[in-house]
Parts: sequence; C-alpha cells; structure tokens
Amino acid sequence: MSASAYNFETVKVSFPAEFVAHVELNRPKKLNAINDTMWTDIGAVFNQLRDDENVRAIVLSGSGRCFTSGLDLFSLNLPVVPDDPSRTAFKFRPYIKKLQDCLTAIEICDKAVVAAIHGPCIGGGIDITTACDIRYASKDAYFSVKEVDIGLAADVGTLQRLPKVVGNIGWVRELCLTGRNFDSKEALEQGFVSKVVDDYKAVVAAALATATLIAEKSPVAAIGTKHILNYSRDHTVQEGLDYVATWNQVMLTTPDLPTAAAAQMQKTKAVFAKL
Ligand SMILES: CC/C=C\C=C\CC(=O)SCCNC(=O)CCNC(=O)[C@H](O)C(C)(C)COP(=O)(O)OP(=O)(O)OC[C@H]1O[C@@H](n2cnc3c(N)ncnc32)[C@H](O)[C@@H]1OP(=O)(O)O
Repeated sequence: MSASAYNFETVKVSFPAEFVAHVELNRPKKLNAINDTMWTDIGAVFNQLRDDENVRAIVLSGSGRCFTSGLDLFSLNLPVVPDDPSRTAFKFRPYIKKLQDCLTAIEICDKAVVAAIHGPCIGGGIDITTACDIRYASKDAYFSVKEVDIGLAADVGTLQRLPKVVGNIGWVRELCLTGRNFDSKEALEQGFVSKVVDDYKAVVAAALATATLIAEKSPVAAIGTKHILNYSRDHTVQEGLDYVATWNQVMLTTPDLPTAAAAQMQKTKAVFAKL
C-alpha cells in the first residue's frame, strides 16, 4: 500500500523508510486536539497499518507545535438522552468503549509503535502514548494526566496502562490525582519516556532510527515479540512462558529463523518475505 491508500482528515501518513510508516496527528491549528473524527481516524489508521504488509514499524508524532492538547473541549458530542439517566447510561457505555477501542488499536497493531513527543502532551495524549511501545520526548515536551481537572476519571487507557509502563505507583497516583504538569526530564527519570533529545526534529529522527532498526528484523520475530510482551504484562510469568511455548511451537518453523541466523554468521543483512 502507498501513502495515497491512507486518506484521513485528521491524521497524516507517510513512509520515510522501507517498511516504516510515520503517522502524524494533524490538526495543528487546534494543537491536535482530539475531536470525533480524530478518534475514529486513529483507530482506523492503526488497523490499516496492522494489515499492511509493507509496514513493520511505526512512528507516531504530532504536527505543528505539540503532540496533542488532548480531548477537543469544544466539540464534545456526548450521547445524552434528556431526562433519562438510565438510557443515557446505556448510550454512554458503547460511546466510551468505542473511544477505548480507537486507542487500543495502537496497542494491538502488531507493528511496534514509537511515540515521538514534543510540546504539550495532555490528557488523551497520555492515553495515546501509554498504548505505544516506546516513548521518546524532546526537551520542550511536557505532560499532564489532565482528566481530573476537567471533572472526570480518565477512561481510555491511562489509568490501566500508565501503572504498567512506570513502576513507581506513588508517582503515577500523584500525577493522576493532581493533574500536575511534568516535564521530559521527570518523565525520563521515572521511565515514562526512554530518551530525551533536543527538539522536534531530533525526536522524530530518533524515533525513526529505532523504527528502522525494528523494521529490519524478521516481521515474524518482531510481531511475536510485541505480542508476547503485551500478553506477559497482563499475566503471570508461568502463563507467559506457557503462552510463548505455544506461540513458538508454530512460529519457530518460519524460514526467517535460518535466514536470520545465516545473516548473523555471515555478518550480512537478512531479507525477509512480506507477511
Ligand atoms: C470520553 C473522554 C475521553 C477522553 C478524554 C480525554 C481527556 C483529556 O484529554 S483532558 C485534557 C483536555 N485538554 C486540556 O485541558 C488542554 C486545553 N488546552 C490548553 O490548556 C492550552 O491550549 C495549552 C495546551 C496549554 C496551550 O496553550 P497556548 O499555547 O496558549 O495555545 P491556545 O491558544 O490555548 O491554543 C491554540 C488553539 O488550539 C485550541 N485548543 C487547544 N487545546 C484545545 C482543546 N483541548 N480542545 C479544543 N481546542 C483546543 C485553542 O482553542 C486555540 O484555538 P483558536 O481557534 O486559535 O482559538
């Protein structure tokens, strides 16, 4: 598939290197605030990338001066049924589940996703980046689990994923309960991001370099590794070991294994078939 196959109003897709896609949240005039269209576009683009045999790793960033300012506060279309809390509740649940699915599409996308974060990364931005595999930031990046400040408990991933990304649960609870800003230095110290570089250009370059390294691997190995890491995060060590044994009893039969092993020994670059 080529860039022209990716037609979205609020996300831009390019292919800066072989087997690497770059997704940009693209409402720069509104600081990439996430409106209804963007929720849907994020889900759709990651589902499409999952099924694209020409993509093996993905960079995710924001266009303009930030990653995202979070939920679009001016275009909330909440499914309220007047004078009926019960019917409203029945409509709210699928509404929230749909938004969750849009971001879970990043986590279950098969291909590794590297977030390149600059400027504000607020509210929904934390939900998005915790669904990514790797997070890099520029020095000017700052973050806030802002939901508490707009009167809601975060409901599209942060409260579930952030404690699994960062081991320091006291820090996580402080952020989620206060909504205070934290900068890229603090994010690095706490392990929320794994690299901080000078500016937007550098953070996209760093993410692209990592995505390119991943894209050079056997897709069978890279997809399996992401899948097993996600599974193991949510299960006991023994369950994870049993699961990877089952997975690999099939996957180890791939010709990618002898191809990769031979390339290692010959100190050459292996070429792997498309999925
Ligand atoms: C079911 C619920 C699911 C998910 C829930 C997620 C919850 C959240 O995401 S909570 C977080 C919500 N976001 C915020 O509270 C941040 C709001 N924005 C700001 O505080 C500021 O914009 C800023 C990020 C601090 C940046 O300030 P500044 O540099 O002064 O720029 P502005 O002039 O404020 O913004 C430029 C332009 O963008 C528009 N905009 C910015 N953020 C949003 C937003 N979140 N929603 C809608 N629009 C936004 C702003 O209005 C400006 O537009 P103009 O047309 O130029 O006026």
